[in-house]
Amino acid sequence: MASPLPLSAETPDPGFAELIAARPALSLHAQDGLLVEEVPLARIAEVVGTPTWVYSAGTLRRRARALKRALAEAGLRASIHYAVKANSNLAVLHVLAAEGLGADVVSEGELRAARAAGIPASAIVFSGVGKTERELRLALAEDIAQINLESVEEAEMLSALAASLGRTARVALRVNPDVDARTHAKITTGRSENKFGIGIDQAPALYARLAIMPGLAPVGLATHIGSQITSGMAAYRAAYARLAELAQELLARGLPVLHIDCGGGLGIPYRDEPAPLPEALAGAIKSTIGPLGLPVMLEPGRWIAGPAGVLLASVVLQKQTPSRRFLVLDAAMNDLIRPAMYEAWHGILPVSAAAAASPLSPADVVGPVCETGDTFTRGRALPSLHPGALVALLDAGGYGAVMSSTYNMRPLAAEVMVDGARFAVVRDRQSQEALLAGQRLPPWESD
Ligand SMILES: Cc1ncc(COP(=O)(O)O)c(C=O)c1O
Ligand SMILES: N[C@@H](CCCC[NH3+])C(=O)O
Repeated sequence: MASPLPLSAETPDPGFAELIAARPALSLHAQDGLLVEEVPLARIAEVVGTPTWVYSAGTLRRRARALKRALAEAGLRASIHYAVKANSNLAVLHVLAAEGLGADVVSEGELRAARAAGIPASAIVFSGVGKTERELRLALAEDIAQINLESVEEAEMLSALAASLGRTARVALRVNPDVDARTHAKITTGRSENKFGIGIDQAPALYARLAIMPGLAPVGLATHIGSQITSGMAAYRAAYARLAELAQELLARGLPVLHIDCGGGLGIPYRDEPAPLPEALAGAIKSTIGPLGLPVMLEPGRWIAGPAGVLLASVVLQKQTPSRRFLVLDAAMNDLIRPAMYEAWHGILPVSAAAAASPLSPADVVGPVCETGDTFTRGRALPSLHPGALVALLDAGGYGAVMSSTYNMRPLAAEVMVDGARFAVVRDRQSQEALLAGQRLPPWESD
């Protein structure tokens, strides 16, 4: 059984000071309250309104650099392909492109976004279990670095397409190593019963076929065993050791294996989970794939983007029932769906320094959407907060805005990038609101 993302309900909440200390972009100023880098969140709320996603460029850069450093210090020849699905905002992609990161994309939209942000096609990998012909055509036209194949059916489809276009697609074979990453069942991907990849037993024969199929040039192996992995390096080591063994077998048969794509999955401490360090991941790669002497690729998403964002919201009202205190926010499950979808835990901090220092009592923090599941947390120790008070939901930079919807006809929240003492709106809400307000009934039949 995969363990759920949050720790058990008995684990005490980390205090405000601990939550802030673990997140270098956040600080609490006696006058301005909670700051992201040097910008008070209250100022952003004043200018842009709420709910609003707020990203820290500094945190994105720091994390990209920390990952690069860990891989280099382990002596690995490695390239990082940021998993765009975690946060595809163009401003985020621009920051990471400037850090020299490539991209891992899973759709036409993500491929176009990565290119628009200046990521060269030669640094783009296309993953996913169901790429459409249209998407494969685009990938071929752009001549991206690599297409990760997940099935024989997909290999046949791409081979026919590439050959008909007179192109050769560089392909890696995504292998399902059948290891348990011990993460939430909804986001584990490396078990044999999951839809992803090709079984390791079928891989040698298929890889040999790839080498003779028209329009295809196999360049390596890939894997991705799951997301939000915080259970240590054992699952990674097991998966990579299987891949290394397979690579050796293929090389011994004279087949070309130029590199290994190690996927993503490195988890972050949303609450007080043990924080896996990039150094540990680099060590796991070095001890398993290292002896092959091949370059490696990484596809991290959450580890880079997650801690670089908060969701800023206002309290609509505080509602007391005979048994519970509810803080109703203007943010909801349509904005941040992770708690409803995975019972995920996000830190929640009052923005005002005075409120943060007030006495705490249990509160359920909910959104206004008409579903009981629209609950960010239950029984969280929080101060009394009045209508209009601001709160920040932490670690919302990854799988936050990208998973939001307009359910209940709520416009998508704005997005803001902070860089030092400056901030800019990088997606506005007004255009969304105008879109919703501008909808008209089509003419009736009798008009
Ligand atoms: C193929 C692939 N690569 C990379 C990622 C990024 O994962 P994470 O954000 O956990 O690093 C995912 C998502 O789980 C994925 O499916
Ligand atoms: N969306 C998930 C992770 C899935 C990762 C993509 N394969 C989350 O918020 O945790």
